[in-house]
Amino acid sequence: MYHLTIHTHFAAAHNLIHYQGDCENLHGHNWKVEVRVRARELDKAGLAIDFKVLKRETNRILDLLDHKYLNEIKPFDEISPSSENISRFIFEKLSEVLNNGNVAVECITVWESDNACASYSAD
Ligand SMILES: Nc1nc2c(c(=O)[nH]1)N=C([C@H](O)[C@H](O)COP(=O)(O)OP(=O)(O)OP(=O)(O)O)CN2
Ligand SMILES: [Zn+2]
Repeated sequence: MYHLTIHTHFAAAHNLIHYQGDCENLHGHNWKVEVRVRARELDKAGLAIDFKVLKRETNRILDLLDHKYLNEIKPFDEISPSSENISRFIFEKLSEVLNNGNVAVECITVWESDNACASYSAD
């Protein structure tokens, strides 16, 4: 099995809901996003999936979040825009466009700061 990883980022504002503390107030982060995919086979060029495609499709999803107030965007108008929920959102959106008989999104990790992250994977 091959494993590929890319890093990208987005900036946004949010406030946690059903949370007591500073983070229930409006604030922002520069989230770092790690995308990990797996593939069984390589194409003739020796690629599992072109990093360019991986970055392009990830950034299309992050464009939905970038420079937005997350609490106003579905599904974060109903569920708290925590790093956990953001990682799942990206995982599900990216899986819809990338997963095929060969390639599958394995894990999305979202870093809220240099020392705190949350990940979502299928199992
Ligand atoms: N499990 C989670 N815990 C917290 C999340 C989260 O998404 N998942 N998010 C927050 C807030 O978004 C908050 O902005 C982060 O708070 P904190 O960790 O306190 O960040 P600081 O940069 O202020 O960290 P310091 O170590 O206090 O400098 C909170 N928890
Ligand atoms: Zn926050």
